[in-house]
Amino acid sequence: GPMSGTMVYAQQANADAEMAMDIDHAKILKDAGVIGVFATYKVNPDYYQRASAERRGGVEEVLAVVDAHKSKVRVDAYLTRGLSSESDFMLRVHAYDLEAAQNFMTDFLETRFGMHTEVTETLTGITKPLNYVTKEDSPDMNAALSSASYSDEEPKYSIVVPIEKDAEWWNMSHEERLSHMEVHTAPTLEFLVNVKRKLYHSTGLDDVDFITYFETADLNAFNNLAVSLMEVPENLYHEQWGEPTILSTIQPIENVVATLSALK
Ligand code: HEM
Repeated sequence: GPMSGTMVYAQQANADAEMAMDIDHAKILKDAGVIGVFATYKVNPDYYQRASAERRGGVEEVLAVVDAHKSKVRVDAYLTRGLSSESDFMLRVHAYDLEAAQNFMTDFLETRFGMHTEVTETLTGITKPLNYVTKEDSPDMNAALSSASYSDEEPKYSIVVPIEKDAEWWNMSHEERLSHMEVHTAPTLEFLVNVKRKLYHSTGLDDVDFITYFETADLNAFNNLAVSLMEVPENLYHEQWGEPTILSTIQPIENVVATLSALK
């Protein structure tokens, strides 16, 4: 329902306080109201004509920029080289306000590494509390969601899947969509142990409705999970699934930049 004026005021006060303080890099991954910007990049071939000392300087400048923005921005890095024709790496940037994320992106592109890259894709979304499978509206499914948690080895891989739903979906009642989302959730529960997931809402902010983000050590499990979601009726309302699907290895940013600087 509509929020009371006091609640809106309290939320704004919270958001302002969060922006003023140094961000907590663990908490920002769990909070609602966080902006996530995903960007993929291709390294220009001319970069490899540069002296190795200059490429080494490029790596140092990238680390310095990440450090300079760390009070406002969390940056995660992913290597896509060899797995995508469109890109060599991806950055996922979290901030409580979009401007802070953009300031980081701008400084990154000015480094001696960034200036030799092209941005090939960007996706922006915001995190929210659950819309459907809540304690109130779907108590059993909500409980099932917290009954299992990730227990496999440290995830090595990430998969990003942008998703757009059609007008028919958005014109259904909330109750109809809730029942679809319960049918979505049922076959996915068994994968909670080997797939970590995160959802970003993008309607109106980007050309898609959702950015879905996954981490796993088990690509076979992820493939089975995706097949199980192809088989539910919700899939009839997908206008876009992937395109691109971005598969990568999760790596510290210094590894990603050093590898792409031919220094490893
Ligand atoms: C461990 C596996 C997964 C689990 C447990 C899971 C569970 C859920 C749940 C509970 C929701 C509803 C959130 C809410 O109440 O607002 C949801 C939404 C969603 N999931 Fe999944 N999911 C999984 C995997 C996937 C995969 C593989 C995809 C697609 C690649 C996907 C795409 C989505 C999308 C797009 C939504 C938002 C739908 C909407 O609001 O219309 N999920 N998921």
